[in-house]
Amino acid sequence: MECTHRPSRSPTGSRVRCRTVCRRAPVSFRASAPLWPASRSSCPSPALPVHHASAIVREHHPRGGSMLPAPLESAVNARLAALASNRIIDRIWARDHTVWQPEPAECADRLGWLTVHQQMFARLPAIAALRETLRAEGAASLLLLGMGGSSLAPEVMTSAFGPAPDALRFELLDSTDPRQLDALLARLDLAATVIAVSSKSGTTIETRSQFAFFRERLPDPHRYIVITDPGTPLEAEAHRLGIERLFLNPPDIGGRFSALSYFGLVPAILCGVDIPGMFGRLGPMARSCQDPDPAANPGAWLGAVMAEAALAGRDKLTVFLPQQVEGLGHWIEQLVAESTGKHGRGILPVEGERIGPPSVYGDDRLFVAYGPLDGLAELEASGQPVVRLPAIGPLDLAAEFFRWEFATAVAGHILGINPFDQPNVEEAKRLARRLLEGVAPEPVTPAPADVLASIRPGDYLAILAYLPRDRTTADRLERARHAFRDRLRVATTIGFGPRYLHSTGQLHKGGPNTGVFLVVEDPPSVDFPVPGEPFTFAQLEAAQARGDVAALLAHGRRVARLSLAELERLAFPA
Ligand SMILES: O=P(O)(O)OC[C@H]1O[C@](O)(CO)[C@@H](O)[C@@H]1O
Repeated sequence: MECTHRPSRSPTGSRVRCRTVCRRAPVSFRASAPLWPASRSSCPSPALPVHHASAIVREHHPRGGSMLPAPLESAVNARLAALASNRIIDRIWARDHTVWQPEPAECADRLGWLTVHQQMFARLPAIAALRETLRAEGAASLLLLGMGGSSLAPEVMTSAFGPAPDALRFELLDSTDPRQLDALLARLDLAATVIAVSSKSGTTIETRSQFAFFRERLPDPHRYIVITDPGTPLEAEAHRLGIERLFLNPPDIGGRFSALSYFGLVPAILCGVDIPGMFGRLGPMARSCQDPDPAANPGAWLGAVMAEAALAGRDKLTVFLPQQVEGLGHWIEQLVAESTGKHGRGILPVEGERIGPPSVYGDDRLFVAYGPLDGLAELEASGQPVVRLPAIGPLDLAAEFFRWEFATAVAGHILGINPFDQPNVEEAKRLARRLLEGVAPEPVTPAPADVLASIRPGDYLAILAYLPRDRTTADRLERARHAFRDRLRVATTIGFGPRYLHSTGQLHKGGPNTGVFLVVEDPPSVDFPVPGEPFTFAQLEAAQARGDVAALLAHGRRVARLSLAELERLAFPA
């Protein structure tokens, strides 16, 4: 039934024709009706903003500024002119896949992120109402099970906002490490926990294993929320198990571009994140990213700088963030690495490195810094390219998600790749499955010291840790990483396995062959069976580590395996 309510305006500036109906109709939290696409048929989404240059509201979000070496500056300017003359901004908004590739597959049907926040706006009250219902039912915590794009945005938002008094406390499991599972079980009060199972494909092995694990301990379907795409095996399973709290996401959005869809918003709202407040800042950013003038468009401009820097050999995009929102670095990391790292090209995002003196950096870096930070002026003075963006806080996160999504789309165009596929992610998964089945040989790797000795300027060192992601382990890895950076003068990254497989893993295998990989493993002393499978979590984690090692070797990458203690001995030689 078409709604006849008077049009209203959302903070994102779009027309919202039937907010009242949307609030009332499909969102009873006991309703088994999915919120998508059932609600779409009864409540059409606001019309997409058809972009006409003359109609642009010139309410610009600040674009940011930069100190770039002269050759890079002129390459960026030439690129901005080319983007304008080829009408790239208009064509992105018109969802023209030829911006990236001639064929539409995995591209034309991946552009829903441009406007999904407008569709979501009408559904925010229903999700907030669910929070009240859950609280009234006695829930105190939300445990999110999901990998990569199905969990990073909620993690960023909840860590930036912190726990809210009338909301659920956020817990995340994006690991198969049995030590991490054990620690989680020890601190969770399952009797007061609601579990959100989040997977676009509904087939991701980590999420499915975790779901099976918790179902044995918490069988009541009423304690689960499922977020997935329509028609996935996870949707079917939710129906079979009687899980009624089902959010079916618009399917035209890839995992890493899904922050402003149900995948990001449902867990965030349940945990008290101020989404309406964030949407108030998202609107100006999304509108500014419609500006057909790329030099004034904050997303297009950033994308042009990132891509031109990469083409000039400065492909280590090093992001410095204010402490309160530093989790955003992990989200940017997945977005940029998985989107650009393919066909031998790509941009390596470097998050979490502390600012060092100019002497520890090579000439392969582009720095992006939010707000004034100690040490930036020295970097600029030393001739390093620095993009300065305004200081941000938690309420800016939605706007920043959009800025980076648009920038990544533009960078993909410039680099000549499709930023919406991930052609190499499947390889490690396939090899892990074969190892679990016992039909693949153990990969043979060189000595860690030999691999380290191969590092040259322009390379990067990736520490890939199949260890529990806890503060103590993270601190030890951070210390080692900075020691390597300062001694070898190369960009460094840390990824916890298997989490990084859904983030930088694509770039490691599909990007330039400049990575040196240290895979860190310490056998866990605790383990749990994966229900319904012939393997345990420890066996799954070990197979994922070896599967990725085998995939890296198959791509001719330099990779070694070692323990955490060995890593520290290499980082701090006597
Ligand atoms: O949401 P899903 O389908 O479980 O996938 C999780 C993640 O795995 C990937 O598909 C591939 O690593 C990511 O792009 C995605 O965010």
